[in-house]
Amino acid sequence: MESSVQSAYQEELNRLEETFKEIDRQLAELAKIPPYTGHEHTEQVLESIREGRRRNLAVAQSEPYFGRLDFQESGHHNPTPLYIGKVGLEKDPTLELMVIDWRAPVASLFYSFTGGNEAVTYDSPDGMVEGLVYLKRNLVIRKQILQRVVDTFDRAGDNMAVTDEFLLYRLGENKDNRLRDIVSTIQAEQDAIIRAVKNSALFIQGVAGSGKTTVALHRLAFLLYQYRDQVRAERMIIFAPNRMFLDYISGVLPELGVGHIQQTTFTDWALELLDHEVKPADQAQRLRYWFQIGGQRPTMDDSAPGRVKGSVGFMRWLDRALQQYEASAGPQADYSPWDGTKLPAATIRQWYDVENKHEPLMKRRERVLARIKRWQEMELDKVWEVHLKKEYKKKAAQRLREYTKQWTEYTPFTFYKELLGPQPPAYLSSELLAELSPELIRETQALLKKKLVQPEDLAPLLFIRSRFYGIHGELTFDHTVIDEAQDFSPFQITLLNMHTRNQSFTILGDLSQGIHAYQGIHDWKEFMSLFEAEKTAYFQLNRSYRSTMEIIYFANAVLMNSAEKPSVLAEPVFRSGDPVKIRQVGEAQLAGQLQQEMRRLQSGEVSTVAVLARTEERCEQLHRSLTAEGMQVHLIGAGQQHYEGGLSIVPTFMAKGLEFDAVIIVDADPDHYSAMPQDAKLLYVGCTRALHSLQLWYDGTPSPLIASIQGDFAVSE
Ligand SMILES: Nc1ncnc2c1ncn2[C@@H]1O[C@H](COP(=O)(O)OP(=O)(O)OP(=O)(O)O)[C@@H](O)[C@H]1O
Repeated sequence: MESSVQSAYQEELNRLEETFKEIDRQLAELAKIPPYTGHEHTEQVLESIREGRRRNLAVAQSEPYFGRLDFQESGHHNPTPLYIGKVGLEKDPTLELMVIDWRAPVASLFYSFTGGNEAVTYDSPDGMVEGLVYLKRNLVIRKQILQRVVDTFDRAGDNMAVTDEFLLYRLGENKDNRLRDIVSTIQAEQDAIIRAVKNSALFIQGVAGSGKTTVALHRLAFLLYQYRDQVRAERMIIFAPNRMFLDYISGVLPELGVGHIQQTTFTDWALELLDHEVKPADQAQRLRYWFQIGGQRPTMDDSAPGRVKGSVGFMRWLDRALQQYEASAGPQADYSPWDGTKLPAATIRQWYDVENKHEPLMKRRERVLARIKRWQEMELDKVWEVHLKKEYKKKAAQRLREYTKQWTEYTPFTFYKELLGPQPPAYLSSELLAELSPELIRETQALLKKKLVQPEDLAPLLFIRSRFYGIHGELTFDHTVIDEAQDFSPFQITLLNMHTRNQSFTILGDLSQGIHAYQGIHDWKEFMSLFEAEKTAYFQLNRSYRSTMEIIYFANAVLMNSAEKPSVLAEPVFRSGDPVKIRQVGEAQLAGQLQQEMRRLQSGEVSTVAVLARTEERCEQLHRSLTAEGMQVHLIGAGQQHYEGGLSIVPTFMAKGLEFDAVIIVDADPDHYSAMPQDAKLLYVGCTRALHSLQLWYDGTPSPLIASIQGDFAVSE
């Protein structure tokens, strides 16, 4: 056995040496050609191909591949070793494939194969290919050194796929301040999502830590490879919940050799499209309102403004209001540029209602007014007397100005403001107006007066924008990714669908983490019903890779202790760590104990530690106490742009999407975390941020969500 391991290692060393020689040879060849900087098109194309090769070879130079699969295609006599890497490598000049790009069809076998003697298949451009797998091997190469050779399947051996030792080794590593690529350990259920066809709306419901974000980013890299003739990186977009989260995930795509993909938040994207005519209302205040504690807290039901304005019902309401505006838009009277000459109102309406019917509303206005102007010029041409012509011209210019004024040129904001204003516009029927609650209208008015909007006003404004100006090609996407989609509204999704070609979406989230229930959805059906059913696919990821078994069991128990039981619970991978610690710590000792514990954790192997508190004020207070003691701790607030790693204090609602080696949740008492579903979801989000170590501290009595948790995975101190 020992000798077979040694011979495998030696075999891989030889192969690696051969690969490095080829890479060096190709780099040396490329170095002989000076970079082309001229204007000749063909030369420029050749130079960009060489540039791409140089980049790929540079990636391959330190870690050329991470896996090997010996595959015997049906009809062939011997298995062929296929080496899988982040980028492909062809031997020059024979074009023999030395390394296969992980996104290539045959590489899918490396991910989908989980053991067994049966024939396997993969989908190639020429149809299904069938064959047998003889060997599946993971290889760790770091900085050109072969560090590990782990066989996860050997047909000649005991035929059993061993537990994924390699995956556990990767999961056990500590994290810095960035999310990383997972090309070497993509799991079969994740691979199916990554390689799903482009033109469908893919929904991924995944438990915390199941790799949703990571998988979506790998999917983008796959789509760019597989559909290179149909999609462009600049035309792909990722919507994430906030700037800090975007910063946190920003390393993955470059690691996968992908650049130029747009990455934004819905708010930033919308404000840009609205030419920054409006500003977002204070978001910290909004979060403070929804995440407050105590008896005064608001209920997050369907009457919340975010749920109302985010609904398809509100979109239809707006649509009807726009139709009423359309029917009455434009002056209804004849136009007379000077006495004795007139353009009948019926002709103007004919231009508006029939000839320009398919133009967006403001474009139609522009077109009709331009046509009136042209008509007027033609009428003027008919006047021969010079002084009369001069007089008419002056008069006509003035009358056209007056006529134009009667036809208001709206922006999306001025239209919305008038529509929901204190004096409703004349075109709006009283029946339609009565469908909205007066309170909702009042609240909106108060903000619009100051040119401020809430996030739920943005989709309506963009909807109006699309009716006014249309959606031009440069504003459409080849593919759209929406992360933390459970916090989006059906209206937002419909709007993004209007901007996305061929319904090509990756929409991911977790209903158990739906802490923004005052705006988000309660069931994926709310979104799925918005798409063509035959071009929609639903995936569920139940395995959680981030946290230890103990943390996952504990977090599941938190959800189970809430008034609303989850339909799915996370399944951990078999990675065991310390039990979750529940500790009583009095307020007077809190800062001192935190300081001591954070120092203890940092002196070990841990590199990122977070203290999670329920509100921003509490975080600020703890931050003051800890910095007064000379500790270097980052305070993360609602407007945070970057995630620095190290020690952080974070409001739990801001920690969504992030992960830390160790997490301490403070104030785990009934006031801060009651048994209400939204508190359980919040605490669940907090618990599932931890990779290796989790503690919950309380003063007085523990929260009902954790009080009864017992078992091997939790200890009370
Ligand atoms: N196949 C895998 N191999 C190695 N690590 C993985 C794998 N899948 C996921 N992970 C790791 O699990 C962690 C969670 O991944 P990610 O943040 O993408 O999950 P998520 O489902 O978006 O989580 P959440 O909803 O809790 O924010 C990351 O550290 C990621 O690297």
